[in-house]
Amino acid sequence: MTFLALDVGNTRLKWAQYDSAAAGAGLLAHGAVFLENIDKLAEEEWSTMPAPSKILGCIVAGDAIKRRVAEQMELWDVVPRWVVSSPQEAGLTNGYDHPARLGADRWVAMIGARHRLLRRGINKPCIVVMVGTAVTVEAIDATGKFLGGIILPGHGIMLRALESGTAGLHVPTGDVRDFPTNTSDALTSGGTFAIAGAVQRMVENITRHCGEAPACIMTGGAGWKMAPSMSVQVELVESLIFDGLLEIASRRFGA
Ligand SMILES: Nc1ncnc2c1ncn2[C@@H]1O[C@H](COP(=O)(O)OP(=O)(O)O)[C@@H](O)[C@H]1O
Ligand SMILES: CC(C)(COP(=O)(O)O)[C@@H](O)C(=O)NCCC(=O)O
Ligand SMILES: [K+]
Repeated sequence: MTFLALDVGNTRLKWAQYDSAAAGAGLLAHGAVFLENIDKLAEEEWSTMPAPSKILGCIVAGDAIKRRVAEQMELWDVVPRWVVSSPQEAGLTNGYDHPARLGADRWVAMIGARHRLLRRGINKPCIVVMVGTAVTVEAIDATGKFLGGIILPGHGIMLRALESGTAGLHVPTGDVRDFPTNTSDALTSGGTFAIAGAVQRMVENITRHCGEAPACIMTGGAGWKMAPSMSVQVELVESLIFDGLLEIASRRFGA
C-alpha cells in the first residue's frame, strides 16, 4: 500500500507519498505547489504516481480550495480524509476552548513534534513554531497537553501590511541586522525579530508555567529563513506535519 499525505496551507499545497501509513515510513515522492497551480496536479506531478491506497491531509485553506484539491484526486479511486482537531488524538490533549476550531495544521504539527521527542526518550515541555503564511507558536506540557498558542502574521503579511498602510515603505527585501541603518534592513529585521521575539516569549511562558525549559521545534515554508535569527535554540524539522499525519494515519489505518 502507499499513503499520500497532504498539507494545504494558505499559500502552498505540500504533498508526500510514503510506502506505508506508519511512523518512519519510506518517502517515495514529494512536492509543493502554490495554490494558484493546484489545478495542474492531476495532469502533471500526480499523473505518473501510482494510486495511493489511503490519503490523509490537513487543510486550513477555504472550501473553494478544498473542492479544487478534491477534484485533482478524482484521478484515483480513494476518498481523502481530512484531519479535524479533536479534544484528544495520538496521546495529545487539546486545551483549546473549542478544540475543533484549532487549525488542523497546528494540531498535526504538535502531534508530529510530541512523538518525535517521545521516540528519542525526551518527555518534556515543547514549543512548536510554524512559519508559513501566518506564524503559530504552540505550547505543550510534559504530559502532552496543548496549553495554548499564539498566531501572528508571517513575514510576507507583515511587509504587505506596512507597505499598504504607509507612503514610504516600498523597498526591496533587506538583510537581518542587529542595528538596521536603511529601510530595507529595518523592515526585514523588524519582521524577523517579531517572530523570533514571540518564540522567545512563549519559551519564557512555558518555562515559568512548567518549571522546566522546553524543547523547541520549528517547521514551515519559511522556517529555514528564520532559523539563523532565532534567539532560543530550535530544531528545524521540515517534515513535521507529514510526521504528524503518519502518526495519525498509523492509528487510524493500521500499519
Ligand atoms: N521556496 C519557497 N517557496 C514558497 N514559499 C517559500 C519558499 N521559501 C520561503 N517561502 C515562504 O514560506 C511561506 C509559505 O510557507 P508554507 O509553509 O508553504 O505556508 P502555508 O502552509 O501557509 O501555505 C511563504 O509566505 C513564503 O514567504
Ligand atoms: C493560523 C492559521 C491561519 C495558519 O495557517 P497557515 O499559515 O499554515 O496557512 C491556520 O492554522 C488557521 O486558520 N487556524 C484556525 C484558527 C486557529 O487555529 O485558532
Ligand atoms: K501550514
